Amino acid sequence: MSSVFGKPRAGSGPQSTPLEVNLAILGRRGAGKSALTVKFLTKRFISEYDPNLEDTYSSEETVDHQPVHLRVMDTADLDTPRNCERYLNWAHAFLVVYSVDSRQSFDSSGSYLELLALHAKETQRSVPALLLGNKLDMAQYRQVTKAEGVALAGRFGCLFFEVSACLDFEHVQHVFHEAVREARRELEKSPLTRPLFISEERALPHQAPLTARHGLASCTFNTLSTVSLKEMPTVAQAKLVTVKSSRAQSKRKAPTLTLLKGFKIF
Ligand SMILES: Nc1nc2c(ncn2[C@@H]2O[C@H](COP(=O)(O)OP(=O)(O)OP(=O)(O)O)[C@@H](O)[C@H]2O)c(=O)[nH]1
Repeated sequence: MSSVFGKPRAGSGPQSTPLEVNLAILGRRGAGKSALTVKFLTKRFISEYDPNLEDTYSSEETVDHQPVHLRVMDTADLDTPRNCERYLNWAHAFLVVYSVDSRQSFDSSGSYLELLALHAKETQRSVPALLLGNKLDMAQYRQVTKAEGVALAGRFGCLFFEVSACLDFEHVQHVFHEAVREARRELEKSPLTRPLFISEERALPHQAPLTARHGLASCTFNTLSTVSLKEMPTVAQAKLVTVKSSRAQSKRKAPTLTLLKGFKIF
């Protein structure tokens, strides 16, 4: 089994194998998931993206002096969560993003948090989530107060941040690194750390009313005990390309982006 999709290790120290962390970014269309992802990976704010493109990026990070091989899935659901298994059983942590100038996106973030809570209950596998109120630079057009964000995060026991993809990089990086810390805490606790890919689709008997209530009708997931589990595909099966970001973009060490499953040129 390729080490890229191998069992994450919780070892520490500069010589240890990098900890492997999968992070999925969820949220309504337009909340700023791609902008935050690209800001974190390249330190740049880019205003236009293909909204239908879903990519997984890979980045070597150092968090608290520990090397981390971080994979970020920038999801592209439409208005509500769809085909969620691709990230529910893959991620070690979630960033749930809404835009402070959009009440609709805030409501959707509540649906995503409900979905994650439901999945955690059904699989008895707790995966940390962080709630992000994005577009803080648009605070004059706020439709969602900070107190509402704090309250929603409190309801689900997750960390909360207000950020902006077009303001300082350090704040965005801090949020992503907090997600890594949360994932690491959970990985150190849990003996079952390997991300699993579930091959069989079978809705739970009591699931329909719950998901329907939260507008998640198209989202099904399974308990670990009743389905066949497969390891995630190896990197050899995924389309892989490495892109070096432009030297002109920054005088600092330019990050190397590894793009899986799709190409995006910055
Ligand atoms: N002012 C401001 N605009 C932002 C910010 N983040 C994203 N945007 C803009 O909001 C729009 C949507 O951003 P995206 O990153 O494409 O949003 P998304 O959540 O990935 O949306 P989908 O790709 O459709 O799922 C784009 O025009 C971005 O430039 C931000 O922090 N501030």
